Amino acid sequence: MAVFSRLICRRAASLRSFCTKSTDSDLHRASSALSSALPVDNSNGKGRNVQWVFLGCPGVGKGTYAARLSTLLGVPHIATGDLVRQELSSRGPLSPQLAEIVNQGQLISDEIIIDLLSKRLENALVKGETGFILDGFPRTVRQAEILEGVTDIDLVINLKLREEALIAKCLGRRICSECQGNYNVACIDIKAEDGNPRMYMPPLLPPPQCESKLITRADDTELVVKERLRVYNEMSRPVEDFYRSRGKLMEFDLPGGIPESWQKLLRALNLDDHEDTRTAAA
Ligand SMILES: Nc1ncnc2c1ncn2[C@@H]1O[C@H](COP(=O)(O)OP(=O)(O)O)[C@@H](O)[C@H]1O
Repeated sequence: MAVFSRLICRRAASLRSFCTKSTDSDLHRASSALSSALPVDNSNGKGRNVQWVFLGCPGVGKGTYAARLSTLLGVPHIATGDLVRQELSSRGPLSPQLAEIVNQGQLISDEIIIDLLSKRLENALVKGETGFILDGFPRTVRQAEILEGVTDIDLVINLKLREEALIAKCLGRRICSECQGNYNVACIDIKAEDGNPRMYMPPLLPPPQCESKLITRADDTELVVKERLRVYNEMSRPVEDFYRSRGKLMEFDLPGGIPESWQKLLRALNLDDHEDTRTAAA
């Protein structure tokens, strides 16, 4: 009940600011809420589940690899973009303003995103989940500072892909409106050039039962994707430096499609996916 009333107070407060600017007191309140939504960690990172962050441009595949790692490691995959889309589809009082910001490719305020994240982490606490893989957060240096102030992030994986592939991947993205499965109809084949090897990424097609139910995200148009890339370079690139200077950043160049990239990522992380190896061998 106490958690619930705290949440209601926070939601009411979050109505105050929609744009990327928050006041210091709003942020202070949001960061306290984030802190109380996280488990107390006296173990200095030892003996608890992973607390990882995925960084990378729109379309790079953060969601795909974060979801796979989350299944492998048994920790929740928390994508702030998904939290924003859930808020939009709830058609609550925040929805119209949030839709406008998201559909223009801009970032929503640090305060609102931290509110949504705190709510999700509180759910995780209630469900007894430990650890997390964050995808899409932090996206500003301010968010990174707040997160660093309330918990210890073990590793930040910075996924990288050539820009022409990023745009094609965003434009090819499709979601099944029924099962929420993520697919991609783009077939990316970039010739070897300037010392870069050929890059081939086959489409990830939906099963027949999803084919007629595919939808495209409203912010996956060419104009908005280009704006999101610009916003990433301006607001989120500095987050890479933030973690690089703290020795937490692992750069990861995606070599191509999911099978080869996944195996390379597992090797880089010193992990083994027995399930995947069995499936590939079958
Ligand atoms: N950490 C964040 N800070 C501010 N806005 C966010 C954040 N995470 C998500 N959003 C909003 O949600 C939108 C969709 O996020 P996401 O699905 O992560 O997109 P992308 O495919 O660009 O990585 C973003 O363009 C932004 O408007």
